[in-house]
This record gives sequence, C-alpha cells and structure tokens, in this order.
Amino acid sequence: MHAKGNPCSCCSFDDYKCTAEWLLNKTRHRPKIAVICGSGLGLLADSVSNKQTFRYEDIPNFPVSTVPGHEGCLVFGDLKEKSCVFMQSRFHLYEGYSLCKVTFPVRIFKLLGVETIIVTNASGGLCKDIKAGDIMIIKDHINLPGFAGQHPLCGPNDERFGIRFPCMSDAYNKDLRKLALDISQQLGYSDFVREGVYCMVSGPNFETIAEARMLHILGSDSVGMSTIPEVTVAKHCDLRVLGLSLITNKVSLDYSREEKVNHEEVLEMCKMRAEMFQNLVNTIIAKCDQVDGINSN
Ligand SMILES: O=P(O)(O)O[C@H]1O[C@H](CO)[C@@H](O)[C@H]1O
Ligand SMILES: Nc1nc2[nH]cnc2c(=O)[nH]1
Repeated sequence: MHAKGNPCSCCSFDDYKCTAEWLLNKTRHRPKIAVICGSGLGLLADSVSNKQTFRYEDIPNFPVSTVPGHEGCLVFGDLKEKSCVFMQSRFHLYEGYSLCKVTFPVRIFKLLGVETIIVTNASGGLCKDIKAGDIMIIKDHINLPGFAGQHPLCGPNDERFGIRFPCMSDAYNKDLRKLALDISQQLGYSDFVREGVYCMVSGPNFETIAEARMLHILGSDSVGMSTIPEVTVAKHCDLRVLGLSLITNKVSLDYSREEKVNHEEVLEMCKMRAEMFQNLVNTIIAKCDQVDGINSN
C-alpha cells in the first residue's frame, strides 16, 4: 500500500524536500542548468569554476553509483557564467535501483530551481549511417521497459511535480535541439553530429543480434540502458530537456560480423571523443540563453 500523497513506496515528497533543503543549505550555488553525465563522460564537469563537490554517499537519500566509469559526485559550479550542477554518474535499473531511485536526482534538480537539463549517455549505433564516435542529438525515444510497466511515473501521481498523463511527443526541446545542431555546424562537427531516436533496454547485457535487428526495425537509431526514465521524469515536472548520446560502438546486426562489444570499449571511445563532446556541451551551455524562455543566470 502507498501512503497517501506518496508517489511510490521508496521516495516520498518529504524525502525529495529533505535532500533539496540539505543541498540548498550547503551550497550558495543556485543552478538553472543540470547535466547528467553518461558512462565515461564525467569529465564534462571538469571545466566548471567555483566548484563545490558532494559525494553521493554524503547526500541524504541519494543512491550510490556502482558502475565503472561513473564517479559518484554531484558537482556545482559556474560554466561560461552560468550556474550549473553536474551529476558525475547516474543510476541504472540494472544496478538494482527502482526507477524512482534512478530518477531521484531529477526531482531534486527541480526543487533546487533547475529549468533545463542536459542528459548525456553512451549508446550503441543501430542504423547504417551512424558510426562509432558520432554524437547523436536525441530527437525522440522508445521506452521499451516502460511498455512492460517499468516506468518511473507508475504509482500514485504527485501533482506537486506534474500531471497524471504527461505528453511525451515533445520531450526533447525543439529549440535546444536546433541550437545543438547549429553549434555543431559552427564548431565544424557536422560530419559526425546527427539527430536520431534512442531506445532504452534494461541491460545489463548488450543486445543479441536478433534483438538489435528488432530495435532497428522498430525505428531506433541507437540503444542504451539509461536516459529515458530521467527524461520522462524531467518532462513530467516541466524541465526543458536536451539529450546527447555518444555512439561508442556499432551494434552488430549481422551474424557474419565478429564485433563483440564490452564496457571497456565503451569507456575507451568516450575518452577518444571526450574533448569534442565537452566542447559541444560547453558551447550549448554558453549559448543556451539564445533559446526562448531560457534565463540561465
Ligand atoms: O547510459 P550510460 O550511463 O551512459 O551507460 C551506457 O554504457 C553502459 C554500457 O557500457 C550502460 O550503462 C549504458 O547505458
Ligand atoms: N544496450 C546497449 N547499451 C550500450 N551502451 C553503450 N553501447 C551500448 C550498446 O551497444 N547497447
């Protein structure tokens, strides 16, 4: 049984409030932009000034990260004169966390006053014209675990965060996507930046060839094990969302191919593309107040 007013059995509104108040009491930063760093992408937080770092284990109610390539820190600071907060690692369903815990930080960001969230990840490329090393601006997603009832908004709806039946057809902000595409062009990245559809599977195993073929036929350009729960909860509570995926590997769709993906390869590709990915994210943050309605200071 859920207690009245509780959105699920593991996170109550009081839990969110307690964590947000704890952070607001410990930091002077009042970020308007949050960035969730995907596997191997924690360095996105490296360029901030006036840095203040909290380890997840020290933050009340915060889960801890168990995946290699995920540092487990919440980093506040200024980037290009914008006050930001970075999650240097995220939580995944396959780690054993409920989707309520996986998305816990997103509602904390909302209570901290964040308005825009940039969600990043590493993913495998499914479509023919996408290569390892490409950056995919997420234009839409397929919530495969959600189809099976693994959905962060299942359970009583908490109106303090959002409505019962949120619209997801515009989950990824069109103006931010355009800004990201324009900036990619200005930076000379057009050859390896494109838009596409991201699909989430629960993991932790990588796909079989038959599964990969199915995901491709369904319309997915890339596949990963994260992001969609965070984006869904962010959209529910009316955050502006930009999703960026680093394609770390090609997913095999062909029984004659010998490639066998592993997490080390994923992290290796993140290292190789780190500087460009960081440059893109930093420039988007620098210029995001060009987007209508964004006042990121
Ligand atoms: O989605 P992020 O956290 O970037 O990580 C991706 O990389 C890991 C697999 O190598 C999986 O966790 C997958 O989801
Ligand atoms: N499911 C899945 N997640 C990934 N994360 C990085 N690469 C992949 C992949 O090929 N498949």
